[in-house]
Amino acid sequence: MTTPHHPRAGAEMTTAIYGVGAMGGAILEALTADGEGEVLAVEGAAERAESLRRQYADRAGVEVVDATTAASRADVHLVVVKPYSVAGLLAQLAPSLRPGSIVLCLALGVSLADLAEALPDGVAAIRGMPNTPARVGQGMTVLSPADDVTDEQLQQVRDLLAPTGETIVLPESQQGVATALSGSAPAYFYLVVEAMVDAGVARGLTRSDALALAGQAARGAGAMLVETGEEAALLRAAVTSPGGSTAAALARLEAHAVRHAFADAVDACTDRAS
Ligand SMILES: NC(=O)C1=CN([C@@H]2O[C@H](COP(=O)(O)OP(=O)(O)OC[C@H]3O[C@@H](n4cnc5c(N)ncnc54)[C@H](O)[C@@H]3O)[C@@H](O)[C@H]2O)C=CC1
Ligand SMILES: O=C(O)[C@@H]1CCC=N1
Repeated sequence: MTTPHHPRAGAEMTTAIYGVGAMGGAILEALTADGEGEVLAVEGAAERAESLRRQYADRAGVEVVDATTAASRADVHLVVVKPYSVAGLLAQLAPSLRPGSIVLCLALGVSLADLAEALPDGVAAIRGMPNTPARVGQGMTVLSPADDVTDEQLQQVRDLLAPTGETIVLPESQQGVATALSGSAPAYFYLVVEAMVDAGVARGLTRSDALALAGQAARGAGAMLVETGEEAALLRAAVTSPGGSTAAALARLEAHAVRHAFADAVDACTDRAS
């Protein structure tokens, strides 16, 4: 089940974010949007760390620190480095992590078994898959806790992530397919909008007008899906007048095997992400 946004129950907790790139930066922005909460940002690239220091200079709760400092001070550790950097980072953190602290690893393909091997006893491990709309509070994070994670610890993490959007708990075996429908999925919609904008420009629209139209259609369609809870097929039918323009467009998309393309893409993503 997904959760609605909770108030910031985790405000008194200290959170560390390791890796403040596209995904970690999106989470950092969301967690600090209300000016509350203490976040320790750990960024391996010196230039990026310096720019974060400047960006967050006025935010009392945000500090850019080194990995060992964050490991000893934080209650919840969000690991958002590239998958190949996770093992090295966890080896660095492990000696300083406090018992009872929580490590949420958001890197593609890093399993709970990998985390159990890398983390000391008494540290709770959760595997997760976020997506970049977290940056504007519209993300989704798929959580798979290790067996020994308590309900309270899981709830702490869900409350912590509330400013980034929704959370959902799924078995680890579904992390791959969940990545295909969530973690990677914003890119599919951006690709569709990109193609629509190009086609609109070819038909004489300015690029900014084309983006305004296609972007708002994407936002409106997304909001309708989430707010009505109706099947996509029903909402699509309601747009499709008999003999009308939408039917003409959809027939072309079907002729280009768009459904097959998405099914194939979801398969490829699931295989890569499992
Ligand atoms: N970008 C996305 O849409 C999503 C990414 N993810 C996961 O998030 C992780 C990061 O991906 P991106 O943000 O796209 O990559 P990125 O390359 O934009 O960011 C990674 C950041 O980690 C920093 N870094 C590398 N080693 C470090 C270390 N030892 N300590 C601290 N910082 C270090 C890098 O300098 C960089 O700023 C990946 O594991 C990816 O699978 C998950 C879901 C969505
Ligand atoms: O493409 C990737 O590997 C990452 C994980 C999901 C989204 N971006």
